[in-house]
Amino acid sequence: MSEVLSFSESEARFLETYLPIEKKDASKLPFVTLTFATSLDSSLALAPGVRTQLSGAQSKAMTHYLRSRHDAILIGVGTAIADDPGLNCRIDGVGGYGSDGLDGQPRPIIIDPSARWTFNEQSRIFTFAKEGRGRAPYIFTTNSSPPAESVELLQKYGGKYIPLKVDPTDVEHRRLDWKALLERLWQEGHHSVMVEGGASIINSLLEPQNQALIDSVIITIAPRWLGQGGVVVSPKRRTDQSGAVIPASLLQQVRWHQLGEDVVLCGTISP
Ligand SMILES: NC(=O)c1ccc[n+]([C@@H]2O[C@H](COP(=O)([O-])OP(=O)(O)OC[C@H]3O[C@@H](n4cnc5c(N)ncnc54)[C@H](O)[C@@H]3O)[C@@H](O)[C@H]2O)c1
Ligand SMILES: Nc1nc(=O)c(N)c(NC[C@H](O)[C@H](O)[C@H](O)COP(=O)(O)O)[nH]1
Repeated sequence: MSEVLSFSESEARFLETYLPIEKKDASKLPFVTLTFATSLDSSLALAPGVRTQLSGAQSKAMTHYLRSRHDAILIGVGTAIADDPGLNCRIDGVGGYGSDGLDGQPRPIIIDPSARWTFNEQSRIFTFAKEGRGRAPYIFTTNSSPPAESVELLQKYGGKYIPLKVDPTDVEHRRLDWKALLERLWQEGHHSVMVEGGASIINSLLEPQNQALIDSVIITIAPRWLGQGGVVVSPKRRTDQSGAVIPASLLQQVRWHQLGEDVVLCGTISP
C-alpha cells in the first residue's frame, strides 16, 4: 500500500475553531478554507512548474487531516500540471485507508479555463480513484469542447467538466467569478472547500472583492527561504478612499502552533 499518514484528534485540537461548520446564513456558499505551505519569502515553489516540498512530515499529515474535514479541495491548473497531485486524503482510517467506501475523501476541483491539463489513467489522481482511495476531479473550464478522451475518462470514474463562469466585467481575461463557482459547488453538495493553491489562485481569492468569501486561513510556514524566482503569494495592493496604499489583507483571531520545524498560522480574514 502507498503511504498512510496519521494525525490524531489531540494533535488537531488547535485547528478546531478554524474548521468548517455548517453555515447558518442563507448564502448557499460553502465554508472556504485557504490553506497552503509557504517559505519565509512567501514562495510556494522554487519556480513555476517545479514541485517543491515545503511541509515537514507533521504539517503534511495536518494538511491531509484538513482534506478529511472538507468536502472538496481546489487547485489551479498550474498546480495540476506541475505536481501531478493525488488530491486524496491518505490519513489512517479514512475511506480507502482502513475503511470501506470513500468516506472522508474530498472531491478534487481543478480550475482550468482552457482545458489545457492533459491526463490519463496513470495520472496520480486517477490511480487513487481507480484503487478506491480518492475521487475523480471536477474540472471547471470555459472550453466548451474539451478532448473527448478526457471527458470519457472523467465519466468512467465519476468526475466531469463543469462550465466556468467568468467575471462579466472582465470576460477578455477569463477571470473566474468566485461567487458563482462557490454557488455551483454548494449545488453539487459540497458545503466546505479547501483552496490549496497555487499562487495565482490564492492571489485571486485574496483580491479585495473576493476575500470576504474566505472563512478561515491555515498556513504552514517552513523555516527556509527559497530565493528569487519563486512562485509567490502576494495579493494586489489596496488603497483607501484617499488613495493611500494599505495592507492587502489582514488576519484576525490569530493562532500560531508549531508542528515539527514548521509553524502553522491560523486566522480569519479581517473585514
Ligand atoms: N506550497 C504549496 O502549498 C503549494 C500549493 C499549491 C501549488 N504549489 C505550487 O505552486 C505552483 C503552481 O502555482 P501557479 O500560480 O503557477 O498555478 P495555479 O495552480 O495557481 O494555476 C494557475 C492557473 O489557474 C488558472 N487561474 C488562476 N487564477 C485564475 C482566475 N482568477 N481566473 C481564471 N483562471 C485562473 C489559470 O489558468 C492559471 O494559469 C506549482 O509549482 C506548485 O507546485 C504549492
Ligand atoms: N501543504 C503543502 N505542503 C507542501 O510542501 C506542498 N508542496 C503543497 N502543495 C500543495 C499542492 O496542492 C500539491 O499539489 C499537493 O500537495 C500534492 O498533493 P498530493 O500529496 O499529491 O495529494 N502543500
